[in-house]
Amino acid sequence: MSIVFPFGQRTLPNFSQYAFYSNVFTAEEIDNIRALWDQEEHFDATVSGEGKSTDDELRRTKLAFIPDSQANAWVYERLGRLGIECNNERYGFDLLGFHHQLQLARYGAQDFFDWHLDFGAGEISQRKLSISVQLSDPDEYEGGDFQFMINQKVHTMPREKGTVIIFPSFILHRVTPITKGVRQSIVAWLGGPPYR
Ligand SMILES: O=C(O)CCC(=O)C(=O)O
Ligand SMILES: [Fe+2]
Repeated sequence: MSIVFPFGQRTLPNFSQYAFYSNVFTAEEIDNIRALWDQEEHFDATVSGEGKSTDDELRRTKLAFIPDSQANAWVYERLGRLGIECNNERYGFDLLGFHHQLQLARYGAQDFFDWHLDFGAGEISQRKLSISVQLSDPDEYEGGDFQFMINQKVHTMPREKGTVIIFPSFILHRVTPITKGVRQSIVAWLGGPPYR
Protein backbone atom coordinates (compact mmCIF):
# COMPACT_ATOMS: atom_id res chain seq x y z
CA MET A 1 0.00 0.00 0.00
CA SER A 2 1.42 3.39 -0.88
CA ILE A 3 1.32 6.26 1.57
CA VAL A 4 1.50 9.04 -0.98
CA PHE A 5 -0.91 9.60 -3.86
CA PRO A 6 -2.01 7.57 -5.84
CA PHE A 7 -3.73 5.31 -3.35
CA GLY A 8 -5.54 3.32 -5.99
CA GLN A 9 -8.78 5.02 -4.89
CA ARG A 10 -11.31 6.38 -7.30
CA THR A 11 -11.20 10.09 -8.14
CA LEU A 12 -14.01 12.50 -8.99
CA PRO A 13 -13.49 13.51 -12.65
CA ASN A 14 -16.80 15.40 -12.74
CA PHE A 15 -16.40 17.34 -9.49
CA SER A 16 -17.49 20.96 -9.84
CA GLN A 17 -17.85 23.60 -7.14
CA TYR A 18 -21.47 24.09 -8.14
CA ALA A 19 -24.08 23.02 -10.67
CA PHE A 20 -27.29 24.70 -11.75
CA TYR A 21 -30.39 23.39 -13.46
CA SER A 22 -32.91 25.59 -15.31
CA ASN A 23 -36.71 25.27 -15.29
CA VAL A 24 -36.88 22.62 -12.58
CA PHE A 25 -40.18 24.16 -11.43
CA THR A 26 -42.88 25.73 -13.61
CA ALA A 27 -44.27 29.21 -12.94
CA GLU A 28 -47.49 27.64 -11.65
CA GLU A 29 -45.62 25.33 -9.28
CA ILE A 30 -43.66 28.29 -7.97
CA ASP A 31 -46.88 30.22 -7.34
CA ASN A 32 -48.05 27.30 -5.21
CA ILE A 33 -44.78 27.20 -3.28
CA ARG A 34 -44.77 30.96 -2.77
CA ALA A 35 -48.34 30.81 -1.44
CA LEU A 36 -46.99 28.75 1.48
CA TRP A 37 -45.34 31.92 2.77
CA ASP A 38 -48.72 33.24 3.88
CA GLN A 39 -49.76 29.93 5.43
CA GLU A 40 -46.70 29.24 7.56
CA GLU A 41 -45.22 31.14 10.48
CA HIS A 42 -42.18 33.31 9.62
CA PHE A 43 -39.25 34.37 11.75
CA ASP A 44 -35.90 36.14 11.50
CA ALA A 45 -33.15 33.85 10.29
CA THR A 46 -30.55 32.69 12.79
CA VAL A 47 -27.06 31.95 11.63
CA SER A 48 -26.57 28.31 12.42
CA GLY A 49 -29.51 26.50 13.78
CA GLU A 50 -31.94 27.00 16.59
CA GLY A 51 -30.97 28.62 19.85
CA LYS A 52 -28.47 30.95 18.19
CA SER A 53 -29.06 34.66 18.24
CA THR A 54 -29.52 36.46 14.95
CA ASP A 55 -26.35 37.93 13.50
CA ASP A 56 -27.21 41.14 11.66
CA GLU A 57 -23.69 41.51 10.33
CA LEU A 58 -23.77 38.20 8.47
CA ARG A 59 -27.37 37.85 7.55
CA ARG A 60 -30.72 39.58 7.32
CA THR A 61 -33.49 37.36 5.99
CA LYS A 62 -36.91 36.11 6.94
CA LEU A 63 -37.63 32.39 6.89
CA ALA A 64 -40.53 29.98 7.05
CA PHE A 65 -40.43 26.19 6.86
CA ILE A 66 -42.09 24.10 4.18
CA PRO A 67 -43.55 21.31 6.34
CA ASP A 68 -42.72 17.79 5.15
CA SER A 69 -46.41 17.01 4.80
CA GLN A 70 -48.13 14.87 2.17
CA ALA A 71 -49.24 18.04 0.39
CA ASN A 72 -45.65 19.26 0.02
CA ALA A 73 -44.06 15.87 -0.71
CA TRP A 74 -43.74 16.69 -4.41
CA VAL A 75 -41.36 19.58 -3.65
CA TYR A 76 -39.18 17.34 -1.48
CA GLU A 77 -39.23 14.63 -4.15
CA ARG A 78 -38.31 16.96 -6.98
CA LEU A 79 -35.34 18.39 -5.08
CA GLY A 80 -34.33 15.06 -3.56
CA ARG A 81 -34.20 13.34 -6.94
CA LEU A 82 -32.24 16.15 -8.56
CA GLY A 83 -29.83 16.25 -5.61
CA ILE A 84 -29.23 12.51 -5.83
CA GLU A 85 -28.70 12.69 -9.59
CA CYS A 86 -26.23 15.55 -9.16
CA ASN A 87 -24.47 13.69 -6.34
CA ASN A 88 -24.15 10.51 -8.41
CA GLU A 89 -22.71 12.43 -11.32
CA ARG A 90 -20.32 14.74 -9.47
CA TYR A 91 -19.66 14.00 -5.80
CA GLY A 92 -20.41 10.49 -4.59
CA PHE A 93 -21.14 11.72 -1.03
CA ASP A 94 -22.98 9.43 1.39
CA LEU A 95 -26.47 10.95 1.53
CA LEU A 96 -29.24 9.86 3.86
CA GLY A 97 -31.90 12.47 3.22
CA PHE A 98 -32.88 16.05 3.92
CA HIS A 99 -31.02 17.47 6.89
CA HIS A 100 -33.91 19.69 7.91
CA GLN A 101 -37.29 20.81 6.62
CA LEU A 102 -36.99 22.88 3.45
CA GLN A 103 -36.71 26.58 4.21
CA LEU A 104 -38.54 29.30 2.38
CA ALA A 105 -36.41 32.45 2.51
CA ARG A 106 -37.60 35.98 1.80
CA TYR A 107 -35.24 38.90 1.29
CA GLY A 108 -36.75 42.40 1.25
CA ALA A 109 -34.88 45.65 0.60
CA GLN A 110 -31.51 45.70 2.49
CA ASP A 111 -31.71 41.97 3.30
CA PHE A 112 -28.69 39.80 2.46
CA PHE A 113 -26.66 36.78 3.50
CA ASP A 114 -22.94 37.58 3.38
CA TRP A 115 -20.08 35.15 2.58
CA HIS A 116 -20.49 31.91 4.53
CA LEU A 117 -20.27 28.13 4.47
CA ASP A 118 -23.33 26.00 5.20
CA PHE A 119 -21.00 23.42 6.78
CA GLY A 120 -19.50 23.61 10.29
CA ALA A 121 -19.12 21.90 13.66
CA GLY A 122 -21.90 19.94 15.31
CA GLU A 123 -25.27 19.39 13.74
CA ILE A 124 -24.41 21.16 10.50
CA SER A 125 -21.42 18.86 9.94
CA GLN A 126 -24.00 16.46 8.54
CA ARG A 127 -24.73 18.79 5.64
CA LYS A 128 -23.35 17.49 2.37
CA LEU A 129 -25.17 19.18 -0.49
CA SER A 130 -26.76 22.61 -0.33
CA ILE A 131 -29.66 23.37 -2.62
CA SER A 132 -31.10 26.77 -3.48
CA VAL A 133 -34.11 27.46 -5.71
CA GLN A 134 -34.74 30.83 -7.36
CA LEU A 135 -38.42 31.59 -6.74
CA SER A 136 -38.58 35.20 -7.98
CA ASP A 137 -38.53 36.60 -11.49
CA PRO A 138 -35.25 38.41 -12.18
CA ASP A 139 -37.16 41.71 -12.60
CA GLU A 140 -38.94 41.45 -9.23
CA TYR A 141 -35.80 42.62 -7.42
CA GLU A 142 -32.46 44.38 -7.81
CA GLY A 143 -29.27 43.16 -6.16
CA GLY A 144 -29.81 39.81 -4.45
CA ASP A 145 -27.30 37.93 -6.59
CA PHE A 146 -26.42 34.42 -5.51
CA GLN A 147 -22.63 34.15 -5.79
CA PHE A 148 -19.80 31.73 -5.11
CA MET A 149 -16.21 32.65 -4.26
CA ILE A 150 -13.94 30.14 -5.90
CA ASN A 151 -10.18 30.69 -5.87
CA GLN A 152 -10.57 34.49 -5.62
CA LYS A 153 -13.13 34.64 -8.43
CA VAL A 154 -16.78 35.51 -7.90
CA HIS A 155 -19.25 33.39 -9.88
CA THR A 156 -22.79 34.79 -10.17
CA MET A 157 -25.64 32.31 -10.63
CA PRO A 158 -28.58 32.71 -13.02
CA ARG A 159 -31.56 34.53 -11.49
CA GLU A 160 -34.24 32.88 -13.61
CA LYS A 161 -37.21 31.66 -11.65
CA GLY A 162 -37.24 27.85 -11.39
CA THR A 163 -33.43 27.53 -11.46
CA VAL A 164 -31.97 25.13 -8.88
CA ILE A 165 -28.39 25.64 -7.68
CA ILE A 166 -26.63 22.66 -6.04
CA PHE A 167 -23.20 22.71 -4.38
CA PRO A 168 -21.18 20.96 -1.67
CA SER A 169 -22.00 22.66 1.65
CA PHE A 170 -18.31 23.52 2.21
CA ILE A 171 -18.23 25.97 -0.73
CA LEU A 172 -18.17 29.72 0.09
CA HIS A 173 -21.25 31.62 -1.11
CA ARG A 174 -23.44 34.64 -0.45
CA VAL A 175 -26.56 36.53 -1.45
CA THR A 176 -25.75 40.21 -2.10
CA PRO A 177 -28.00 42.89 -0.54
CA ILE A 178 -31.37 43.38 -2.19
CA THR A 179 -31.60 47.03 -3.21
CA LYS A 180 -35.17 46.96 -4.49
CA GLY A 181 -38.11 44.54 -4.47
CA VAL A 182 -38.26 41.08 -2.93
CA ARG A 183 -36.31 37.88 -3.62
CA GLN A 184 -37.65 34.52 -2.49
CA SER A 185 -35.81 31.20 -2.49
CA ILE A 186 -35.99 27.67 -1.16
CA VAL A 187 -32.94 26.56 0.79
CA ALA A 188 -32.36 22.89 1.56
CA TRP A 189 -29.57 20.52 2.55
CA LEU A 190 -29.08 16.87 1.80
CA GLY A 191 -27.17 15.33 4.66
CA GLY A 192 -25.43 12.18 5.71
CA PRO A 193 -22.65 10.84 7.96
CA PRO A 194 -19.52 12.95 8.46
CA TYR A 195 -16.93 12.98 5.68
CA ARG A 196 -14.46 10.13 6.08
O1 LIG B 1 -31.28 32.34 -0.50
C1 LIG B 1 -30.49 31.58 -1.04
O2 LIG B 1 -30.61 31.27 -2.24
C2 LIG B 1 -29.32 30.99 -0.31
C3 LIG B 1 -29.27 31.31 1.15
C4 LIG B 1 -28.15 30.59 1.84
O3 LIG B 1 -27.03 30.58 1.41
C5 LIG B 1 -28.44 29.83 3.08
O4 LIG B 1 -29.57 29.89 3.59
O5 LIG B 1 -27.53 29.15 3.57
FE1 LIG C 1 -25.83 29.21 2.52
